[in-house]
Amino acid sequence: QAWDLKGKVSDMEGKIRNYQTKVRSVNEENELLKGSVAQSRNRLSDLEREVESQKSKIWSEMFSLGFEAKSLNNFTSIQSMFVLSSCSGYEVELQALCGVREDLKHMTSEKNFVIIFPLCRVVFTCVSELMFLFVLQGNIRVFCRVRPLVDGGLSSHIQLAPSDNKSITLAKTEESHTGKSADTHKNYHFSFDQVFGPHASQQQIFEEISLLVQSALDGYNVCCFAYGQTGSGKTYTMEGEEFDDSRGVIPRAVQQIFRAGEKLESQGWEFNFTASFVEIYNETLRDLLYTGKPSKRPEHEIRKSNNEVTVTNLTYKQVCSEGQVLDLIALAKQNRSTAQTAQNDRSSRSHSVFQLQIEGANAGRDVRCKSTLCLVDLAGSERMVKSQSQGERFKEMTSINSSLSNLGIVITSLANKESHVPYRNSKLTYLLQGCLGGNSKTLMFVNISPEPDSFGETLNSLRFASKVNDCVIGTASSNKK
Ligand SMILES: Nc1ncnc2c1ncn2[C@@H]1O[C@H](COP(=O)(O)OP(=O)(O)OP(=O)(O)O)[C@@H](O)[C@H]1O
Repeated sequence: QAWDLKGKVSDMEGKIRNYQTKVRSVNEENELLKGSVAQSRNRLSDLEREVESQKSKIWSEMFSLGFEAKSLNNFTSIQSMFVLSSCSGYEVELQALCGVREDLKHMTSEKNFVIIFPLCRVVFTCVSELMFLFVLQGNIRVFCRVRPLVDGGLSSHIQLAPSDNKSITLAKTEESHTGKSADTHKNYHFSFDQVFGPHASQQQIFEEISLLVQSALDGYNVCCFAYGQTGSGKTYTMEGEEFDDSRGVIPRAVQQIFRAGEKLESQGWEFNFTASFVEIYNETLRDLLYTGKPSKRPEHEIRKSNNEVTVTNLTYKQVCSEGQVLDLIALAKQNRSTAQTAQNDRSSRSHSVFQLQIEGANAGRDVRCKSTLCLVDLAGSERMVKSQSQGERFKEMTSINSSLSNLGIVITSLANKESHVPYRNSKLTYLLQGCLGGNSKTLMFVNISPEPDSFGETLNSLRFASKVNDCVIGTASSNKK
């Protein structure tokens, strides 16, 4: 019996030793695991830090885009906002952080607001702060465009900063008359939403405004006008030339509207477009789409009823394709040049106003929108030269000067939220009333000539544009119901 007991004890001891060995190895494993858990924790916090730093990079990118796009605020609407940006380096993080939506159809739905940066790569939903940033801004933008010298390039008195595309400096050197003192140098600095140098192409210009044009289909009244002295490139900017590359804002805008309209039709939208083209010369309206006998040309008056501005006896042409509108533009050009032969160089001294009224309806969603896209080539802004201003010329210059200065007054009154805005003081502002108010989007091109002898006019144009640029009119709102 004692022998049996001894055997059992030694078995037990063996088992205990086995267990002890197992416990030791489990403990060792445990230690190893603890080590790797600690390592994983460290790795995790490294990753968290990395994520945080990526996040703040993205936020700062977003905010810099926000500030960068400050001038795009014109195109804001609230609800949700999507941004297409060129910040390609952050694609993955943005996807993770914000959820990239590849279905760009969302972007055109009425609930969404889209900002498209030139090299579209990424879409991300935006945060309220940024929307707030946008909403705070006004809705008037100013682009400056410098025409090239006849033999290309730029003269030295116009300086464009290579590092930014928003500022322009006019440099003036005044020679000492006596020769005793040193020449004096004076620089005039201006900044705008964009400054385009002499090499900017028509395509580059249009890329910057295509969103503005697009928003006309979204129910916003949109007005884009070119201001500047005669020969500074207003007509080139607005109408351009016939060849594809040199086509200006008007034909490109028409093309965009019809192409985008067609796409929206596949989403249940139906659009009606009505075009008109008017010239304002010496405070008198002339229908540029008139095809009747010259002797029977009717007179026109601007009327306003139910918040809508219309012109009596004006041709309002229903159009349903880009080609039809281009034909009308050609007709308007012909009508303008016919008047020009009778009165030399008249087009420089008249404003031309192209308007495309857009009415859209989406029966499925029970939404309607109504807006006007208004594209204006203003008369030359040069000041009156007293010795040359007699008779008809004096009358022309007076009416141009007063209508252009009234345009400035209207914009300033809107910015100052004055109770009375003197739209009716000139035909131009009266006609543009619907497109210049606080709930529309306005873009002004200030075109400047690079020749040294245009220095005075260039300075005047930039000063005018600068005043306009300082105006914060309000936040645009869509006429969508
Ligand atoms: N960015 C440009 N690049 C090349 N040529 C240009 C540019 N801008 C203007 N031009 C040319 O300069 C000339 C004057 O331009 P444009 O007729 O557009 O001036 P404008 O301001 O409309 O003058 P006006 O008041 O007489 O109508 C034209 O021959 C036009 O082709």
